Amino acid sequence: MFTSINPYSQKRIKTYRPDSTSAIERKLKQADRAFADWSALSLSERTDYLRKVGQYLTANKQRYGELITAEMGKTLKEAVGEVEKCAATCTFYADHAEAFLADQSIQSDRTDGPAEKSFVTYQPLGAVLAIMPWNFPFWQVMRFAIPGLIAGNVGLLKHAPNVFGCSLAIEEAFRECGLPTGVFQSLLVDVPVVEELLKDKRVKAVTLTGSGRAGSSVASIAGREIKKSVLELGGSDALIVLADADLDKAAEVAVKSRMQNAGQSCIAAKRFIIEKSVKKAFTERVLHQINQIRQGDPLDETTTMGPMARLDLADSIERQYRQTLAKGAKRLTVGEREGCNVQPMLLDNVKPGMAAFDEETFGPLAVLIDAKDETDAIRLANQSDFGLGSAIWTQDLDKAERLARQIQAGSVFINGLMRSDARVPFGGIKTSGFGRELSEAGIKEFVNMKTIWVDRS
Ligand SMILES: O=CCCC(=O)O
Repeated sequence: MFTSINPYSQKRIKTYRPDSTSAIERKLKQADRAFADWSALSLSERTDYLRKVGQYLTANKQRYGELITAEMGKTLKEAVGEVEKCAATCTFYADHAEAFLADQSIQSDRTDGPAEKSFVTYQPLGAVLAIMPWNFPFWQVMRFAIPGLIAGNVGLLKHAPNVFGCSLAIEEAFRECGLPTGVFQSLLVDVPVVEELLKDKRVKAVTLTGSGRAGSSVASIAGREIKKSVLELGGSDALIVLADADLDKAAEVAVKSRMQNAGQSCIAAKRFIIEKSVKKAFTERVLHQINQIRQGDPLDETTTMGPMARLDLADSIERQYRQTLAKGAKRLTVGEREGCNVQPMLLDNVKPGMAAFDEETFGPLAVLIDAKDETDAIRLANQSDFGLGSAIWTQDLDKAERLARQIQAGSVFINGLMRSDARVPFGGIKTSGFGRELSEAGIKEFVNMKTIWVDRS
């Protein structure tokens, strides 16, 4: 049985019975059957459905927001914002899918071949298994599902057990909008079943957002089965502050980036790397921002940071904090903890070799790292196994663009908040994964890019 527990009250919300073998088989059959009909619809018929899903999410954002908050603890404001982002992404893809998936004709000068014409067409693959985490329980799912379904695929969701209510709610949203049975289904299963699903011929591809360990395991099975995979894994994003940065703005955004969602975001600014000459001034501003954070009941609108999602996650961040302190970092905040409620923490003098530098920290822990100059800052930013997002703060935009090219990451935000946005590709390099979500790149991950070459008969 799976039990979801409210992280703030520690009260049981609901217990879910795992899907039986026969229920899983029924869902796989349904997915297979649904694919035939769904993929045969025109693109505009599918986009109409997804536009409707966007409207449905907007109409139900309060109810779904409350469910997200109950299951994983983010503030209601953050939760409602998450549902709104999903709705906006439905509209984005409904507006742009036709252009993204239009046949692409290949110009030929006919000097090196006889092709009368040739073009590329984009066709869906079938059932895609989505293995998704609890930290953005609607957004992580929908940013795969919206483009994936519009492209003509069908979705099978294996969500994190602590947010199974969200998993069923997303399925409900698709159902209520009239999507045919089997186009999007939620599977209430645990990790061991994933291997069986990936081996099943009816599952054509997999997308996973989660830990490096889960990614490595899923990618190896997918590799063995010769199935396409997209992995969006962890990050230890650097936020570089150079001497000429707007320090007020940089500190405000740095703390927001690190502490939003109680620090549980793959693309949070996890390492603040600061040029020495402005370190003191920046640190004062960061502390000021941290002092503005109001913890408490995530349903209360004055609360700006909710609890962490589970006790074991709070244990992990506490371990990393203590290990980093033990290696010589300096504590700048009190950093107390009561159950899942973890106070924002700030550590100074953090260096390579310390847990908070080397590992991904998934909780409200910000760390300050000294850089001698911009070259040193880039070196430190790149001294990580991860390569998801990053940020640079400087008023010299030419310099920022030059340095951005030197950062080993899937994205660099200059003077702004690291974030995912439907209009731009999202994903990482190194152990942060491979493949891209969102934008045109995201909708093209799970399609057969088919070449059609026409010779004169
Ligand atoms: O946890 C990673 C995703 C965060 C986001 O998309 O903003």
